Amino acid sequence: YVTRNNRYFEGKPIPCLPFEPLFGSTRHLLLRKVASHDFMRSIYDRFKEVKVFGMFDLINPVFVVRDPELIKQITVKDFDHFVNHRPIFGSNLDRDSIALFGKTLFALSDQQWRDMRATLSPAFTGSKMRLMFDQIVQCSAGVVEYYREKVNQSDEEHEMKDVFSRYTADVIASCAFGLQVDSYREPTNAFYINGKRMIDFTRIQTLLKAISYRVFPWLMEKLEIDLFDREASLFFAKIVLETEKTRETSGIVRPDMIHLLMQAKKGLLKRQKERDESHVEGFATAQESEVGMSSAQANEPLTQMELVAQCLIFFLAGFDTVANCLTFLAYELTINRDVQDQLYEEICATEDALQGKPISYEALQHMKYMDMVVSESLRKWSPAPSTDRICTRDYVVRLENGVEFTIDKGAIVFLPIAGIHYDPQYFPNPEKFDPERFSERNREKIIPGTYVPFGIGPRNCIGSRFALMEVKAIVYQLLKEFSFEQTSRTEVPIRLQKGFVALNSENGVHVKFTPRN
Ligand code: HEM
Repeated sequence: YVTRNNRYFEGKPIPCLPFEPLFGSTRHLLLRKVASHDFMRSIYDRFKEVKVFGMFDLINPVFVVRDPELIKQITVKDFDHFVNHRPIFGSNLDRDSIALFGKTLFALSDQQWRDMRATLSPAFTGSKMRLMFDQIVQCSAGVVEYYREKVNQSDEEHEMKDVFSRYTADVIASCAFGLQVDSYREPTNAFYINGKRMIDFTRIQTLLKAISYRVFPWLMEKLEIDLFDREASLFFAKIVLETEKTRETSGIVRPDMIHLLMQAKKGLLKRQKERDESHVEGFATAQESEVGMSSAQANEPLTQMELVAQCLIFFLAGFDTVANCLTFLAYELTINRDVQDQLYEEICATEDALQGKPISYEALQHMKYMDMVVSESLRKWSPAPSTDRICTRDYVVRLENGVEFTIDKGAIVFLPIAGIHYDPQYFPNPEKFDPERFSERNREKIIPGTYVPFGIGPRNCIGSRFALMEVKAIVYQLLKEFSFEQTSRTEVPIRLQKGFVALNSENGVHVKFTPRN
């Protein structure tokens, strides 16, 4: 069973990374000798001349696609062959069961995914983000207030992942679950602790479950084993179900995800025509495809557990990703003082133009340099170092040089995001943090398919607008009040956490907040 795929690449006209039984080509990752970001970069650089090469993820054959044209072909044009991610999260065979991971949009497959994407897509448009923006401002203003008090107590150095994880948890509580939580003043509140627990993939049980899903997916499915921690799932399920009940009985309407999902459950959530201003979008924003734009609703209404699972997606896909994006952005702003100063200038100009009014969604969207800085940070420190697809129908690849081969049904495709983002033919001098790559003049030169922090095609990140709004709002508020300064504990260059975990720093990012006046 373990070696049955070993000869898979032998007849194919593409190179293959060395591999060994069970470990495949990922031994160093599995044994925590390398960070996933560095791993993706190193394998991408291994075969500089080819468009595709093979490797093994444990026992499974993987095609790593290096070529942007082929990436677009697979993820957009011939999407019907590659609709799903790898089946490593469980499925939604029993729509009412408490095994929630398999019910999230990320894990759903085929028609269930198409229906859910079309159902959820109207909840993530610019107009819906605008409705949630006040809650984001409230959370980010709360953070600044908290650190202002801390400065008065002469406590000025902070570990940024901790700072931003708490912010992200408070935003999720407010925007997804309709709760007010203060994870700064109550650092051990149950929402924050259970949220952390939910996404802690370094716990040995979770790691073993993740590996077992890669090696014996059929068995894990049969046993209904959920990657989410059961106790934490129940904690959040209870919140969602109780909130839903209270809102139904008291007629409460609040502009948050629970409300939108309750509407979706009744088939009432419709895509609205966007107002003109919303056309100013972050460069990194992932655009919705026809699948998401389709007005077709699912044949069956959402079940209670499916609704709960979509709220949990904020933890699965939008907690660590956003906190890490912010942590690495803060790191770059701290060590690139010129960039920080230029961004601060734009913040002051925006503040002046607002004439005392609080920051608005539109004003934030119009901050060009902010968008350049965030875009560059997502290039250099992509929170998702790679993404994948599984081939659901045999697919013949024909390259211009006459090379031809088949990606067989069941094989995995990797899109090595971190590798592409550091390829000097697309981003010269890739180690340099240079927001100018994304200036209005320069961004036109970026080749489609080479900048994909939120993925690509119909299966791209549904939450990119939410993520960008959340990131920009806190950067605006914090930098307005404090400058970020390096201390003896700021590690330069930053070291990354090793193992299967997504982008994360090994020793934290320590930064001093110095009040501006
Ligand atoms: C900086 C933060 C984030 C980054 C870098 C990021 C990145 C990604 C990437 C690379 C994918 C896979 C796309 C593909 O395979 O083509 C993805 C999928 C997804 N993301 Fe995000 N994400 C972020 C924040 C969020 C947030 C805040 C949410 C909120 C709900 C979210 C929800 C999702 C969902 C639901 C999917 C699966 C979509 C589907 O399968 O249809 N993400 N994200």
